[in-house]
Amino acid sequence: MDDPIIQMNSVTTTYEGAAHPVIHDIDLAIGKGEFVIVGGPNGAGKTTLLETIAGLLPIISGSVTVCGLDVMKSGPEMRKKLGYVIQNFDFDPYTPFTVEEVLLIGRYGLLGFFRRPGTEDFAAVDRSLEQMGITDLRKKHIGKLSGGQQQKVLIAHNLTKNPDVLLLDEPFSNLDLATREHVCDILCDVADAGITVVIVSHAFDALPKRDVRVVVMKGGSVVLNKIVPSEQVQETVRQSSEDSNA
Ligand SMILES: Nc1ncnc2c1ncn2[C@@H]1O[C@H](COP(=O)(O)OP(=O)(O)OP(=O)(O)O)[C@@H](O)[C@H]1O
Repeated sequence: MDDPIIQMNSVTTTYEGAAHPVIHDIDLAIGKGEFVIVGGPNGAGKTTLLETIAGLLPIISGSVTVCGLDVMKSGPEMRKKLGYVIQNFDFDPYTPFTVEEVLLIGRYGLLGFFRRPGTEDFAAVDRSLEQMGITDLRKKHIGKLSGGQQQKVLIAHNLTKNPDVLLLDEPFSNLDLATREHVCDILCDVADAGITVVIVSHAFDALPKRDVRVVVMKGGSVVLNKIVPSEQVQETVRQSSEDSNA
């Protein structure tokens, strides 16, 4: 692939104190504006793959670049180009931030901590709220929202950064089927706009409205990596996860 936005070459990573590497020898190239589903059974290494791309884990061997930046050498610069929606994040009911404030915090990396938000920052917040269909939640306290609403706010928070790459770990886990379809449509639009979207989902059941790169993991390795048309995505994820369980 010419000029991939995410490039992994023979990557092996581990967690501190873990007896063995958790993902092994991963080669992966993902292009600008691709929509990627990473599937596979529990414990396969999907979250570890995202954390490795985000530069959060020590790489034992190999190399990872995002937007041409080595994630180990240029972590802070690289992370300005990256949005990361982590798995199962649950806000305390008394978290003292409104939705608007949570989204503005998404701009702080760009603002610098001491600059007051300006028109452009509020415009980015407006856009993200609108994109996620949650403009009505703007003044609500984040901790008082439902799990699904909080999930949408976290995606919106990451979109306000205008990232080049958006990583999402099980973003559908708190959502009912209609909302999963809706969020999947939004994320397809995000990818169509040129942002590379990588979603970890162990039971992906929405219907994306575009071609998708399906990556299936098992035991820390990639066992399938191919681009499939929309209507084959669910079956491909299910089938290869089952095959790899056999
Ligand atoms: N912080 C950690 N320290 C040590 N080992 C870990 C840590 N986090 C995960 N692991 C191990 O790494 C392996 C892969 O875990 P990972 O969370 O990447 O899998 P997953 O495919 O995302 O699973 P799930 O679908 O259950 O979220 C598992 O064997 C797990 O026990």
